[in-house]
Amino acid sequence: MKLSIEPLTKESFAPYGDVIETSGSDFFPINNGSTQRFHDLAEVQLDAGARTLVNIFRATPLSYPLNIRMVERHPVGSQAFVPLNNRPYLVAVAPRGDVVSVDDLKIFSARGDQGVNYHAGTWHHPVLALEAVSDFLVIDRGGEGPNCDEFFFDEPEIWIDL
Ligand SMILES: NC(=O)N[C@@H](O)C(=O)O
Ligand code: NI
Repeated sequence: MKLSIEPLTKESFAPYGDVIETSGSDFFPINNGSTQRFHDLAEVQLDAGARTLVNIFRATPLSYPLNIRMVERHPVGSQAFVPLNNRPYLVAVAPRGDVVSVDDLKIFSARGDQGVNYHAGTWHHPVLALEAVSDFLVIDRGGEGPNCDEFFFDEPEIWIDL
């Protein structure tokens, strides 16, 4: 089966987490009016005793058409990806739950000025850079115990084509 790709919007992504963008976001002036603060754009979720990690992921684009084999989830913490090179990328998600149905997979095309924050438990494919090696600021959970479950699809062909 071939999955369709839709543009990333706050509304369409709401079941999976937050979109981090200035477009359509409220702001208020700070620094004596020289700066616009786009405030509280995403919910950082952590379990008790965990801490927030600030990372950079340098992602190499995969080749397309891409056959999606798996998704993963972080059950006890959110994970945010903010592109640093202003390049588009893809976001593949499925709703929280213990089993993932291919029919619930959603593929979004994200602009280079949009970040995403997967809420805890949201199934997602590892980062999908496009066009060139791309850096992402990644904000996620650091702490004791496991925080990454993987789900592998039985279906042999689940294609994303550009
Ligand atoms: N494993 C890891 O840190 N990366 C994934 O969580 C991912 O979403 O890319
Ligand atoms: Ni992840």
